[in-house]
Amino acid sequence: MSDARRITVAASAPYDVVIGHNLLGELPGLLGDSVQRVAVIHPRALRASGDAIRDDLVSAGFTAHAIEIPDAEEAKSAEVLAYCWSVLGQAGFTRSDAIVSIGGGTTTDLAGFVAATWLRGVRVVHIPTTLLGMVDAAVGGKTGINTAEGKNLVGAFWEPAGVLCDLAALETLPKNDYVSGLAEVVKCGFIADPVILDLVEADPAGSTSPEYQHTEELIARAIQVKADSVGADLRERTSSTTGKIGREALNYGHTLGHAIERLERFKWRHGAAISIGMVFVAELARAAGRLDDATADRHVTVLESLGLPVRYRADAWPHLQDAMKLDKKTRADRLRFVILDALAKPTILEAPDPSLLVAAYAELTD
Ligand SMILES: NC(=O)c1ccc[n+]([C@@H]2O[C@H](COP(=O)([O-])OP(=O)(O)OC[C@H]3O[C@@H](n4cnc5c(N)ncnc54)[C@H](O)[C@@H]3O)[C@@H](O)[C@H]2O)c1
Ligand SMILES: O=C(O)C(=O)C[C@@H](O)[C@H](O)[C@H](O)COP(=O)(O)O
Ligand SMILES: [Zn+2]
Repeated sequence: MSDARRITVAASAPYDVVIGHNLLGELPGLLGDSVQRVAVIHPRALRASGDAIRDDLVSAGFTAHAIEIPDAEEAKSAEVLAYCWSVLGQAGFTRSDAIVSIGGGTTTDLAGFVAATWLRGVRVVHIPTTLLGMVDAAVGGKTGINTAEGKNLVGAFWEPAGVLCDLAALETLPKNDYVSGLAEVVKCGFIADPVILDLVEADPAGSTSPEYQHTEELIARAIQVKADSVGADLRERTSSTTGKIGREALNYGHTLGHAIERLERFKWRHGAAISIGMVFVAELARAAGRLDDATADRHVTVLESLGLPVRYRADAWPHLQDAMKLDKKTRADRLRFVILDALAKPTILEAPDPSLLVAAYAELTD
């Protein structure tokens, strides 16, 4: 066993998120003795890594196949899903076989959904290679694809058997993608762990590099926020049943963020869209008299200091309103937003007056 940090997710079958270096030795153990065939799903950009893992698994006695999928959001489509199903079918995958994903959040979302749906569910292990994948997408069991109508509209909850976060992967990640992941890290700071904000604000420029002295701590803190939220409310049911916010807190900034992703035809990085989404809900909470000025202003300051976008086009508002109607938090015609009552005090604002939405959006436009 390597010298690495471990954060346990209290799922129905608890699993560890391992953070460290040279973690691949743990993969055969996570797959288990009953697995014979393994499909290694990887994006085009990580062909060499996908092939290397396949070869390691073959050396360890498994029958292993590499399945290459497109980079970024193009992977999260019904066509790519069907392609993966056909590869599994042709290779004779049974219920005792397994999927390994290696890639960013788009890969873990797609591969997780392949695992959830093949024969109604086979084992999956995620090896996230982006910051966003490590701190968010690979953890917690949300899997799925996009449709023309919106982001993540089709999916399933399907927990992994384990998550291996090898920090060396971050060294090859383009800056833009690293910064996109920081948006989810900052989100965890606002909703639950303000120390994250302090660490980022101590050196915003430094924070945009994996070499930053606090990178591992930022990753571990963000994963802990995710693990705690997921463990308390695995299937995102708490607020609809008790009125208290649970896992939905992790959707902070995502109502408008996902609408922007749809408007941009899924060409934007997820973190860039939710950065704007977080500024929007901060303005909404301020306009509703719920959030103090300093905390609302802090959103723009910290996100802008990382190079994330905080403004959007004024003429997009009617289209964004339409897209938000299909947000998964919406109930009937009632939009529901995650907002803050104070730093680290997330709550739900249900069916806000339209004038508040317009006022909040006006703060984002030129
Ligand atoms: N399931 C969840 O809980 C959850 C949480 C957050 C986000 N998401 C989803 O995650 C997705 C975004 O994930 P992402 O930001 O990781 O983007 P991504 O998966 O598109 O990866 C970004 C780009 O980097 C490439 N890449 C990946 N790892 C690399 C590496 N180590 N070196 C060089 N290139 C590499 C990829 O091929 C891709 O082109 C969105 O679809 C979002 O909806 C899901
Ligand atoms: O894990 C969750 O729960 C989240 O909401 C995490 C988000 O960062 C993530 O983008 C998630 O995929 C959004 O889920 P959705 O249910 O709004 O599609
Ligand atoms: Zn997200």
